[in-house]
Amino acid sequence: MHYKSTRGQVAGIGFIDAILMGLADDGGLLVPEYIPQVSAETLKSWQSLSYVELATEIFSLFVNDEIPRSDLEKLVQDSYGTFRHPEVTPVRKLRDNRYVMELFHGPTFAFKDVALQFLGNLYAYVSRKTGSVIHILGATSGDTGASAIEGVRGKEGIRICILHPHQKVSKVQELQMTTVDDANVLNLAVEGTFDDCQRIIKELFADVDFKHRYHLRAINSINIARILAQTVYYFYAYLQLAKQGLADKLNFSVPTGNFGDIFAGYLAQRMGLPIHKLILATNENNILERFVNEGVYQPGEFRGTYSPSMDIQVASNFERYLFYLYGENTEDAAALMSLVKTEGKLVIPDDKKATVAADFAAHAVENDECLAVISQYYDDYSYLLDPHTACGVAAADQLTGTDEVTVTLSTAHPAKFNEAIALCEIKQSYPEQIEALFSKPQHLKIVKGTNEAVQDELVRFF
Ligand SMILES: N[C@@H](CCOP(=O)(O)O)C(=O)O
Repeated sequence: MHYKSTRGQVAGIGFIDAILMGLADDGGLLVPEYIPQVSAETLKSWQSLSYVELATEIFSLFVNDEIPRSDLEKLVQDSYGTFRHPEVTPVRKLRDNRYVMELFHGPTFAFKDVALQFLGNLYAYVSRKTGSVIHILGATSGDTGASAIEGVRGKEGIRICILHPHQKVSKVQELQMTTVDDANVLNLAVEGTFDDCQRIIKELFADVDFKHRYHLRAINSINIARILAQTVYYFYAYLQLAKQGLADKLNFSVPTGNFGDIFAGYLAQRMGLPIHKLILATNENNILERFVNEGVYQPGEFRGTYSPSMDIQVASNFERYLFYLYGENTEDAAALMSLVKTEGKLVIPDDKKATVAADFAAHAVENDECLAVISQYYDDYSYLLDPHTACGVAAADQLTGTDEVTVTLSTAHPAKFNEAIALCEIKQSYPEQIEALFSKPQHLKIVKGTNEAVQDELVRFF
């Protein structure tokens, strides 16, 4: 398998180089040169596989022989051996036809661990094998940062710098990142929003001289490894429900801000996974919902919500979807993305709107609705949803037909977002790993939201 850019100037690169490149050197995003197909027979033969075995099968479609099978098996085993649940991403029933897939049993209690435990180990492996310098630069609205840090803290040959928007992540998210005292970790609290953090890192990655001089590597979902690892749990959930005869009309409802997690579902579907509906759930930062329902992609005003990890206006994976929407036409994808920069928006024609409507259904959840859903599911079904998952469940409740089964991706543990849970007058107890964070000293530096300010810190650190 080789990888190519959505903007057409980078092609024919292998898996390891794609991982190391992160953002394509032409400013686009890397995608596989073709989408591997999984037949109905293969899918059936995967039914009895464990999560680790399934992940190994799926990764091997994208890695080829660049990583020997035995090394790949060990990487996968090590990555999911850190999860607290033997099934890694168990599927639980909430009520009739409604399920959640719990993606929060990894070290930092968020779905990001599923891909970032793997990517952290992969970086360490590549660094050992090829002697590559791994200097990670990432941006977070709260979950990716902690998870990426956890994936590489203390690892030899790797340094990591994470930008988060100062005081715009939850208290637990902030503590998870900033109480880490390993010398290879730097936390920058940026005065601005997550979009500022993401813009800065994307511009620094797009400065190819700077990127190469400082060996910058990506852990955000611009890195194709993130997307590939996240496709696995769609297959896993499908197979668990298929065994029970519940997968004939199976929907996934996905809370999303950066379009990475739902893009992984889209890719799984294009690989042949029979997904009935992909439901896209946003909070009040609803650019993606407006795109699906109105065909207009236009960043709006930033809104602070109870689900801060989705407080995003500019969704970094959107370009990957545009690329497929326009039949893998690199010129169209590049031209449309540049319209967002020059005109502040892009509008798609009616035929494309129809395709988007066939690919996704979407619902934007307001702050009050999010809290109401948390309270309702706690009172009626004794299940405590985190506010991001609550957005997914709200969208599922709006958009699921009576003859359909819907799995909502439960992206984080509620203990990470007690600000919202407390407003619902629910008292939760913290897992001991989270409780322990409150007594540890924090390490972070507050910086201005400019490329120069961040660049200065990076030059000192790397
Ligand atoms: N919601 C994310 C934002 C970054 O997204 P990513 O999927 O590109 O890493 C977060 O919690 O940091």
